[in-house]
Amino acid sequence: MADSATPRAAESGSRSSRRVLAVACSGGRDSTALLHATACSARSLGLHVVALHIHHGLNPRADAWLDHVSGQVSAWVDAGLPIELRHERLSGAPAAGDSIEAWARAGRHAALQRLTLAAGADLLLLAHHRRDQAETFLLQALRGAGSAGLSAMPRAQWRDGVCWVRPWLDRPREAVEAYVAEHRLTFIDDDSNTDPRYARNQLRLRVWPALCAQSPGAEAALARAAEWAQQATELQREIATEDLRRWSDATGLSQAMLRSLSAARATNALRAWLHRETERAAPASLIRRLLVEAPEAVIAQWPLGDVTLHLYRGRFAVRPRAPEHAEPVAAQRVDLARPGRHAMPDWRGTLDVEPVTSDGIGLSRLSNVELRPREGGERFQAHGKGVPRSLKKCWQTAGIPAAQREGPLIHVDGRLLFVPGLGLDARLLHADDEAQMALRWTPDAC
Ligand SMILES: Nc1ncnc2c1ncn2[C@@H]1O[C@H](COP(=O)(O)OP(=O)(O)OP(=O)(O)O)[C@@H](O)[C@H]1O
Repeated sequence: MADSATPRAAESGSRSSRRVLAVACSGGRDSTALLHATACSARSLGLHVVALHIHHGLNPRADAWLDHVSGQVSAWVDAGLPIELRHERLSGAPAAGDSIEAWARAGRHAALQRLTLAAGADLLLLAHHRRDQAETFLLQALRGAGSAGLSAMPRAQWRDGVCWVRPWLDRPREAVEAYVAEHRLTFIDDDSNTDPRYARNQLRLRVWPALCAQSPGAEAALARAAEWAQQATELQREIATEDLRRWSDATGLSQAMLRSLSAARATNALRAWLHRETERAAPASLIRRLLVEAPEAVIAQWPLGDVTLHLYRGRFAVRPRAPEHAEPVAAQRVDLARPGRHAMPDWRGTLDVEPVTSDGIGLSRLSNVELRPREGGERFQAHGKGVPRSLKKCWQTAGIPAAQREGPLIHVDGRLLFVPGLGLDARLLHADDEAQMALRWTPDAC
């Protein structure tokens, strides 16, 4: 995504021994102030500051912004501040229908992370202040967010070797404005900050003035509410970790958890487990469904994006979803009278024909077998002394979950001979001297 990341101003001191601090600077008012304040402190602390600027390639004035930041950094170098500038120009563009803001944010974050590490720093400062925090809280609340969303922005967060820090998160916006005025700093006025197509701008332009007029302490109060949400989120995480240690293992999550914990606590654990299994947040609608449908269900499954949540024998497990485009496979006749592996791509698996000394089927009977999908109503007899039972019952008795009941049902002379996972029907087992075969079905890996 980068076209360059070169220092644009010189700095003094040995590169290898110095301690480096990165500051993300858009050139706007807040990050200009933070960069200046950081560089001034760095001088007395013996630190070196690397200003990072990301050129999104979206605004026609973006080249001018980079030039502005570059000129400012050069002037500060001349004034003796220990600072240099590195920048990266994002390439590519958001895909049709994607949010421009989300694309720019993701590209900027990745670039800031890369540049920080390349500069030899592990601390990256961002200039968000208390008003930004209050706005974020409000926007999340208007989206109906839960405590994680209402937590807004963390003060410090490690991500892949870089600690992203917002040192001014408690600072009122007016304090930042006062700093800029005091030091006569010049900054870029990004015209997209007044574009009413963006929700945050609408909030800034229309809602915020009215809110402050009505409640002058709104900024502080909302930022405080975000802090409470952060604490609540942390508590939820701790409880989920404890509950999942007790109720889940490598085979899945226990259904009994849903009956044992309070609804709120079960929801919390279920969400955390689904997030761990799928690496994304589960939809609230699914969680609501599970709380109603899952506690007493015996065998069930729920679609979840490109995977499926299965419940079988009291445990939940997440499995890859069978491809939706998979057409039902038509019945077909084949010759299996040859020991070895028979690949069956239409059925997404392989059938092994293996010689056995007892309980097999005569080889010659396999020369003209029919592979059929399940039609319903089939009956199967697992043992010589048993009785034929419905396939569904046989699968349940054998502990084979619905998702694993795949592969062809093999018929010979119109009678069911073999069921994947269950084996050969005892009624058709061989009794003469002819070579006997067992069959084994192995599904392809997903
Ligand atoms: N293009 C960019 N390059 C480097 N850092 C950026 C860039 N855009 C944003 N940041 C960082 O993220 C913070 C928050 O971004 P936001 O979009 O709210 O800021 P801004 O309005 O562009 O500028 P500022 O916060 O400087 O007034 C900035 O303060 C800055 O630290």
